[in-house]
Amino acid sequence: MDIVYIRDFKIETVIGMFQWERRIQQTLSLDLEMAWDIRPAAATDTIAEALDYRAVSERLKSHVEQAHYQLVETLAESIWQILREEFSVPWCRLRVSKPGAVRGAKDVGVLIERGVKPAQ
Ligand SMILES: Nc1nc2c(c(=O)[nH]1)N=C([C@H](O)[C@@H](O)CO)CN2
Repeated sequence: MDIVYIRDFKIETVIGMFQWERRIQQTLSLDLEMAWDIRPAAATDTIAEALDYRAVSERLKSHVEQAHYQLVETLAESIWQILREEFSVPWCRLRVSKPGAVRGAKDVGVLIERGVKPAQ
């Protein structure tokens, strides 16, 4: 199984369950691994056969910036829905990190795996 990935993708948004969090922008970091067979793209050297990480990044940035959820869980599930429905990603591993949210911890958040891993 091949992977197309996006690492430490920082996006600013309103997120959090506390009132003070509803009034500020916070920076989230996304680490994303998406299953994708890269051989057709490699064989033809065409972006049409590839999972375009730039297109995925732009779509996710726009979504995260306008989605003002309380929980990182809700955001993570909404991202998986976009990957599945709009980019036909069969499987992903996604970490949503919220740096500085807990004193003493570098970051906190959720790590999810969704979908079915292709055999090859
Ligand atoms: N499992 C979660 N726990 C917490 C979340 C969350 O989104 N998922 N959020 C908060 C607060 O918003 C926190 O980030 C502010 O310090 C607390 N716990």
